[in-house]
Amino acid sequence: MSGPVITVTLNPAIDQTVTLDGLYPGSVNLAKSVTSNAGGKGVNVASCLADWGTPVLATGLLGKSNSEPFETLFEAKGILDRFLRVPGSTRVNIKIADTCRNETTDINLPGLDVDEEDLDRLMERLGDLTELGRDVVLAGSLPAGLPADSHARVIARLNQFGARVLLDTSGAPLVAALAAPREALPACIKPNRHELEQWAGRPLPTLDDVVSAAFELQQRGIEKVAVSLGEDGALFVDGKSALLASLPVINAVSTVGAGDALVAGLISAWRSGADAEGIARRAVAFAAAKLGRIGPHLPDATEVINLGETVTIQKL
Ligand SMILES: Nc1ncnc2c1ncn2[C@@H]1O[C@H](COP(=O)(O)OP(=O)(O)O)[C@@H](O)[C@H]1O
Ligand SMILES: O=P(O)(O)OC[C@H]1O[C@](O)(COP(=O)(O)O)[C@@H](O)[C@@H]1O
Repeated sequence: MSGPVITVTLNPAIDQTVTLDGLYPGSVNLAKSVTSNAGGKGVNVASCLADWGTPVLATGLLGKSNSEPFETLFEAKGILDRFLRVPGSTRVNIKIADTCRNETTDINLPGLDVDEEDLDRLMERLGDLTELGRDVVLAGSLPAGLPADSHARVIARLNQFGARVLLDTSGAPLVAALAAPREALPACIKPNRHELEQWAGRPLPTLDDVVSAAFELQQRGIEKVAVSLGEDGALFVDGKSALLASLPVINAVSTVGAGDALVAGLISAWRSGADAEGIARRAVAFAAAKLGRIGPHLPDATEVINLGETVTIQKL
């Protein structure tokens, strides 16, 4: 597809990553460093796409009072900024990267108290934006004040405009979006295992369970279902195949944004006409490449391509 990829983030965040050697809840913890970066799911996707060289436009709802880190990121990476400014400050989310246990703890805040009129204004803007590009990534949670069916409404409108929508969200908004009639469903979704369980309403402990749930969604009319499975890689299901793509376990500097990098890789490969295996390789390579850094950034393309060649693909 031509034109920029459009990313829509209704609930962006400034991610504050605190790095420490061992997190002990209830005790005094000494941090080694703190890093702050503009983030939130669609912003992270845009940032990774820009690093890869894909033209990208970022929109959504951004607090007027602390928009500067976002503007700096967009300018540095050549991301077209079409965010609607709303009163207040964008949330700050805390990410605790424990280098001892090699795990990240996320503390996510609810976000701006926006009202439905802000969403209506954004929806009007989406009509013009989809004239520029048809691939739309709608990613992340909803800010306080918006009802759970907000993503569903946005997708229905985007589909009317002829967009191809990739949705990455969780909880009640995910359930609402997936309960929509066929013509209002996204073309692609990227839940992680927990999010897929939230939709299914049951635990999905085995890979077979995850594959069945992903097929169920595909059969309902979602062209591509990708399920990220942490260090086990990711599952990619479409009408023709189910593939498990993985790399050996990586000691991540920070896992924050790995799912978003995976989404960026998926959409970039899909729009360039890659087959299911090509999409799976690129997506997992983007995610793995991101794990080596704090913030939504990729190394140069050669490193990502080389990683992609080492991805193991298992046909299920
Ligand atoms: N420790 C790890 N080792 C190797 N790959 C990983 C690791 N953690 C995450 N990944 C890769 O990153 C992708 C996204 O991570 P995941 O944690 O599943 O996403 P999300 O952040 O959306 O929950 C995974 O599908 C996998 O390809
Ligand atoms: O939109 P949500 O679900 O509240 O999540 C927001 C958080 O997710 C992130 O986008 C990271 O997401 P992933 O780790 O799933 O890729 C952070 O930048 C942000 O703090």
